[in-house]
Amino acid sequence: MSSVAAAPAVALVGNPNAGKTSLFNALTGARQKVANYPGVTVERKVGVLRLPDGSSADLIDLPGAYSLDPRSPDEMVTRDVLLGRQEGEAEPRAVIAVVDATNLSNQLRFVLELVQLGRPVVVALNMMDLAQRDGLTIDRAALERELGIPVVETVAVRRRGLEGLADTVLPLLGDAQKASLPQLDTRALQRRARDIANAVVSGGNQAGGFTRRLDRLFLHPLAGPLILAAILFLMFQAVFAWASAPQDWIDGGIAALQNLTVDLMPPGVIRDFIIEGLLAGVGAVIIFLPQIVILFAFILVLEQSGYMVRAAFLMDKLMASVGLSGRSFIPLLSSFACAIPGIMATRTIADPKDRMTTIMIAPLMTCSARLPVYAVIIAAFIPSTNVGPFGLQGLVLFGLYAFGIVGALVAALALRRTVTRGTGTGFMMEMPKYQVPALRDLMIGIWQRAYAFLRRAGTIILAATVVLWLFASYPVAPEGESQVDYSLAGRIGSGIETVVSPIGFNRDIAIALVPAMAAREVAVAALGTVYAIDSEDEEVLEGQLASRLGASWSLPTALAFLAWFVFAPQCISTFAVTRRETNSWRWPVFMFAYLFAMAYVGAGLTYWIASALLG
Ligand SMILES: Nc1nc2c(ncn2[C@@H]2O[C@H](COP(=O)(O)OP(=O)(O)OP(=O)(O)O)[C@@H](O)[C@H]2O)c(=O)[nH]1
Ligand SMILES: [Mg+2]
Repeated sequence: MSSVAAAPAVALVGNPNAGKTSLFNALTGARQKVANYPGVTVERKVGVLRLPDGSSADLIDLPGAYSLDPRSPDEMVTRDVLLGRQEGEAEPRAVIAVVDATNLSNQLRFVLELVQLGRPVVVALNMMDLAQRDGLTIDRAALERELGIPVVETVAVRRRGLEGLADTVLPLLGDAQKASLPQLDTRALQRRARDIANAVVSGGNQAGGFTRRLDRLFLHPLAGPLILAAILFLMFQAVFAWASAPQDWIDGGIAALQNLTVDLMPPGVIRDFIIEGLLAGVGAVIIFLPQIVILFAFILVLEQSGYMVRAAFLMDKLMASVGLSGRSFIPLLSSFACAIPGIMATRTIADPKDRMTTIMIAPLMTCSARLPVYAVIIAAFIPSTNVGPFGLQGLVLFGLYAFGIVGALVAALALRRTVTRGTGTGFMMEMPKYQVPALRDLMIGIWQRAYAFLRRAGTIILAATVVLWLFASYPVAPEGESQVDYSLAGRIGSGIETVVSPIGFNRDIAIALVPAMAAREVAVAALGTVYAIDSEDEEVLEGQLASRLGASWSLPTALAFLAWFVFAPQCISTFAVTRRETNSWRWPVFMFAYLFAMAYVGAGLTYWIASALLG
């Protein structure tokens, strides 16, 4: 046993969006996700808080909550940690109550509740910069007196007040003394909170003036939806228009590496693998890095500016019409990055059936792993022309995202009438204040996304491609026969083809579908590898995948392939996280079954209709 006592724990607690995680990151050097909407943090995270005497404490970042009486699974975590019910974890020795200074009258109630717990509490009066912007004056000394606990002014995003906070926390840790506050019921607490806020806050006729003015435009019944549509439109146009130059550089770089490999290495298995597996396979995925970066830059700006919740509000009517609550919007929106954080974000949804419905449809939101698949098919089959002022490729991409959303709405409607019967509750979400996104946060966010994409390419996508390359390269075909036809992968693919040929899929798609269960992007890598193995000459593979596809697939097949990827649950990780979050096998199995059924029917319909129309 260690003789060193465990570090004391300090918990960051407060209403959603008050800036807890921003403080956590600033105090510990962590890079947890921060965004301008309630419900970003859904799990507890621990970091090291250095104290002025050289000792340290475990700082715990918690999901936002409105009280100790949890309404949703994420708020339960907050209560359990605070009350020491978290398994294997001691009660926090002290609490930092994070308060949005511009919203004292609503947020002080929870602070009083925390004080009543009897644990030492210090208030971090955060967002003081915004309080100033709104013309509010807060009498800090009076607030300390009224609450009977220390109050420190902070601006988490500018790292202001951090030292003061650490200085104030330190003496509390040795302190077994309990704060003395008469136990009040909820009503009385609420009244007391209001009274205190009224006593210490002055000025602020301008309160929220900036935000209110912008909302008059962004939430306007007519202008609001138009602006939202325009923003999304611009986003998809940008994904193609801005990415094409950097994509060409990457493409050229990969082709140069292939040529270099041919020049420098003797023919053999290793050279084949580098050219066909690594460069033609994984390289075909990495080309899409610029598009991923542009997409996320847009999403991050929307999240950080506070616009996201407005979008949720605008979509609420539509959501309600299929039985979803506005609460589902943010988890669904997060699923545009990846279904996994999206499904985890459903922990903010109080109603279990609401939550289950949202989990079930989250994989229909177009995650970023589909982007390479969509983009390679679009590049191969959709001409880069303009329709009026809009690029056709961007329009098609927009359409694919829209298809996923429509599919999700239809699925929600069906689920709400059957397995998760019920109706959604109305829109209940606090509107955050508008902010100019902090450049640093933006850069960190983009970097994290780019890194995650490249890491996937270097691990799971690489691994799946290696296996596929082996299967497609052996046994070695005799002279004059097609290597892929003769290989194990080719034979397995032919078997699968019988199942998927009715929906227009060819043998090469059949080969790609199985490894793509590991990650959707593998479909692109697999096609790149298969065509590279089958190609006659080894030189200059630049732009090859798109042109190979364009030459060997019919347009109906390509469209069916796109439709398949709109719906198909090609992702083992989604299965695993659904299993964990629903704590059952039934739900993930159900999810995969209904999504595969939708994919099969969707691809089939697309193929038949396209074939009929195109003669
Ligand atoms: N202007 C200003 N913005 C801040 C400050 N602290 C945090 N923010 C912003 O407020 C938003 C919410 O910050 P988070 O740290 O994610 O808030 P949280 O309390 O962890 O939110 P949940 O995890 O959803 O409960 C982000 O957009 C931050 O950039 C501050 O002191 N001043
Ligand atoms: Mg947080």
